[in-house]
Amino acid sequence: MSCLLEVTALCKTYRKQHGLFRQETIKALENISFQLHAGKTLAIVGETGSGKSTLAKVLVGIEQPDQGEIRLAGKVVTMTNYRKYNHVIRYLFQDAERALNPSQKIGDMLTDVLRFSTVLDNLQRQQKVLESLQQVGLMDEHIDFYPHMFSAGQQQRIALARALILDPKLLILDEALTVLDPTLRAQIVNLLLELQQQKGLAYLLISKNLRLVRHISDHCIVMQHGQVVESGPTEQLLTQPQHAHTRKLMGMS
Ligand SMILES: Nc1ncnc2c1ncn2[C@@H]1O[C@H](COP(=O)(O)OP(=O)(O)OP(=O)(O)O)[C@@H](O)[C@H]1O
Repeated sequence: MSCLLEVTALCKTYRKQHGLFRQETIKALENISFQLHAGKTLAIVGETGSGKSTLAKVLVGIEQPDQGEIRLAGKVVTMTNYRKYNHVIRYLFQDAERALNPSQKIGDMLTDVLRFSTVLDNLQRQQKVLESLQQVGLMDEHIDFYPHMFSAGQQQRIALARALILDPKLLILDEALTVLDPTLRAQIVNLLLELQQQKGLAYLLISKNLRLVRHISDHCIVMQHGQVVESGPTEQLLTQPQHAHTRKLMGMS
């Protein structure tokens, strides 16, 4: 199976200024390495502040790593070619409502993504917008709706349509399903699994919800203080956790 994402020895340090003289150094990522294959889901778990979101931000180019290498489909990714690889990796945010512009119709929002990142003409853009709405179970007439006219579950579907419209290979789900109630979450999870089967999409799932991690991920990485403390096939890792921190996350110690 092809390796879609290969991360090697990734490091990221933040510097926080306290008053005039004191500077705090926070090692948010220390020597992180992993691989993710097409069509698979990798979960990143860890307590607050362990570095999960920093990892996601580095992968989508919001933050720049200090050291390490990211390879996508075998090619090294750098900040200078970020625009090229933002087609390949897309980010689904936690709070869909806040991530959507309240004063922009859904159709215009999706068209803007295509206008910014593709060379499609008007007609092709219109077709692509309708296709991506259908893909997530929304209807053609929704192009004229504003975000507030949708339920929380539908807003997450719109965010998903926006993430999928450039036909990415990898979707980062950063606590993206946390705010949904269990019924809506189940619907979106089923949709994500269907899309994964149809399109061979890979997911990087960042979640504190271990039941969800168990349900949808193949492989799991446990982070603590910016380091990977344990990793392995999800089922094995969650049934036989080796590291004390994993057991703590599972409420076993
Ligand atoms: N922009 C920033 N400037 C300074 N420090 C930061 C910044 N972003 C994150 N940090 C620090 O880096 C560390 C890792 O944060 P990060 O948000 O990646 O953790 P997380 O595991 O995603 O936490 P959560 O589950 O709460 O989202 C934390 O100590 C955090 O305070």
